[in-house]
Amino acid sequence: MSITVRVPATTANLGAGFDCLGAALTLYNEFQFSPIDSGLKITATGAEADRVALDSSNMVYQTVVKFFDRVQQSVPAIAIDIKMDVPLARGLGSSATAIVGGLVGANAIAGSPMSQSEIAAFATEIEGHPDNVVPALIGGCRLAASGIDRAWEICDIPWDASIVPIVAIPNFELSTAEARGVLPTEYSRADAIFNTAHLGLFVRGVETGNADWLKAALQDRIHQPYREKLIKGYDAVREAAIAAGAYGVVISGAGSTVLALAHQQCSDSVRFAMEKAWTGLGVGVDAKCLAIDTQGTRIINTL
Ligand SMILES: Nc1ncnc2c1ncn2[C@@H]1O[C@H](COP(=O)(O)OP(=O)(O)OP(=O)(O)O)[C@@H](O)[C@H]1O
Ligand SMILES: N[C@@H](CCO)C(=O)O
Repeated sequence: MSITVRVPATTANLGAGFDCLGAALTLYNEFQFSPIDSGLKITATGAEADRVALDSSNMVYQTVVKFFDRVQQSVPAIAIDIKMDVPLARGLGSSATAIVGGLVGANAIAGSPMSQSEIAAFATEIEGHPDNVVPALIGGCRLAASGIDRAWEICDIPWDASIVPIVAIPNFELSTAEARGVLPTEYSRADAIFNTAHLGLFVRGVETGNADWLKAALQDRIHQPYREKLIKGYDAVREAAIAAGAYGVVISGAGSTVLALAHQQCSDSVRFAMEKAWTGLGVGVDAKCLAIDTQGTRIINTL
C-alpha cells in the first residue's frame, strides 16, 4: 500500500513573530511512501531535486526513523518518492515539509498511533521551533506558545482575504543555521517591548486588513536587522515593493526569500516590482503571488 502526503510551504516569523508565528502557503511538496522487500530507495524530482540526499541521511527518512523509534516499532523497508516544488534553504519551510511529511507518512504506515497534536509537538521537537511545522501540519496562519497543561497552545490567526502574500525567491540560499548564527543572545527591554507591540498589531492588522496597522506591524527588532545584510539587494527589493503599493516586506523565515504583503488590487504590480528590482542587480528571482493554505498536510492518495 502506497501513501502520498502533500505538505505546504510556510513563511515563518512574519516580522515580529520570531519563532512563534507562521503561515502555510499554496506551494507544496509531495512525499510518496511505498513498502519494498528490503532496504531503502529514495527518488526526488522537481525544483532542486538534484541537491537532496538520496541515502539514509535524507531528512524525510531520518524523520521516519525517529518516528518508529518513538513508537517503539521497527523501521520498515521503504521507498520514498519526493516531488519538490518548495525550494531548499530559501525561508519557505522546506525542512518543515520534510519533517511533517515524514511524520505523517510514518504515522499512516504504523496505523496512526499518534494524534495530530502529538505529531505537532514531535515535529516541533525535531525542528527546534514551531513556526514552520505547525502551519505546515494544520494549515492557516498559526501562533504557537508554550502551554501549561499541554506542551503547546496553538491558535488560529484569522487572515483577511484581501491580503495577498507575495514571495520573491532569489537564486541564492541562506541556511537557517547560518541565519540564526548572526542573532544576538540577549536583547534590550526596549526591543522586547517593540516586538510585543508589533506582534499584537500584526495579529489585529492581518485579521482586519487595516492598512495603517499592517504598514507599522511588519517591523521587527529581534532578527531582521541582523539578517538583512545577508540578503543581497534586500533594501532595493523592499523599496520597490513599497513603491508598488505593498504594506511592507519581511524576511520569510530565515531568508533568503523576501515576503511582501499587499492588497489584492496591487499584488501583481508588487510581484513585478520585486522581480525587476532583483533582476536589475543581477540576481535571478522567481516571484509568485500565493494565498494562505487552509488545509495543511493531507494524505492525498492511498493505493
Ligand atoms: N524535500 C526534502 N527532502 C529531503 N530533505 C529536505 C527537503 N527539503 C529540505 N530538506 C533538508 O532541509 C535543508 C534546508 O533546511 P533549512 O532549515 O536550512 O531551510 P528551509 O527549511 O528551507 O528554510 P526556513 O526554515 O528558513 O523556512 C536542506 O538542506 C535539506 O537537508
Ligand atoms: N523562526 C525561524 C524560522 C526558520 O526556520 C528562524 O527565523 O530562524
